[in-house]
Amino acid sequence: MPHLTLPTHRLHYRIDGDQKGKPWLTLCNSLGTDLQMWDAQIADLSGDFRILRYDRRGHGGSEAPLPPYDMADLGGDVIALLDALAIDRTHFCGLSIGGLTGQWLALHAPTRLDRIVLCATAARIGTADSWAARIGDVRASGLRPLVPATADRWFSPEFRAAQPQAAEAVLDSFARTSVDGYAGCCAALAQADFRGALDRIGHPLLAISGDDDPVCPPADLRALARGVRQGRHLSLPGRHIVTIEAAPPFTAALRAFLTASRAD
Ligand SMILES: O=C(O)CCC(=O)CC(=O)O
Repeated sequence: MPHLTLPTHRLHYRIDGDQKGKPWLTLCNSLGTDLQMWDAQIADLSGDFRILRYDRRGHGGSEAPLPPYDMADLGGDVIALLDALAIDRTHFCGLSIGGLTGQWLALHAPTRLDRIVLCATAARIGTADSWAARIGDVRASGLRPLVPATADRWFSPEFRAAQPQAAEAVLDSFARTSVDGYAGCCAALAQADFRGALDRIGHPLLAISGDDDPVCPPADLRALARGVRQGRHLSLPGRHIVTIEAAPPFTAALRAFLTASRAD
């Protein structure tokens, strides 16, 4: 289990498809998940890309420094990983808070990113009050009581009936997330708002929604695609964790968008 040791915490990361000469692709998970949420994509993409995945601070195998965090902290962790691994430039794909991390990087470290795929995210997710309430809930009772409502936001009943193990694996990682890590990231979400800055993002960008995502509905992803300079939008069947619920079409769309860059 490779880790990067930073002054305040250690970050767990993993590289797949480590073939020299292939372009890098960095995958950035959502709130309350770990890097295994991308397992369905790895087998299909590791022949074409060197794939960097990592656990956000306080998630999975990464330590939780003292909360609260902000988007500069979360984006800074990605830059620290890229620097440590001598990755000058990478494609980037992030879901939800991972998509906000991608927007922060596009604005603050634009030369480090190539093509960007933002899934189930928005330029602004929730409100300061809704994140304060979420922090209050997890501080009071931990994450486990939030599992049923989270399951309902993340996956359709049809998917959970058809692939219960896939849904349970992700929800288990949610229940295991540290309270400090989760609450710290909720604080970052409470502040993150890129609505006034999207027109400064010039990278080719694909925004992918889940048709029935109650957290970041298709209109949010359409607005992202319209707000940046070179955006397009695609919607796939599923709720918030569309990368898992619609894994085959999602992976196909990701590959098509990223490999198109080679012909540009
Ligand atoms: O999923 C994220 O990264 C942030 C939005 C969120 O918390 C989704 C949910 O409501 O569980």
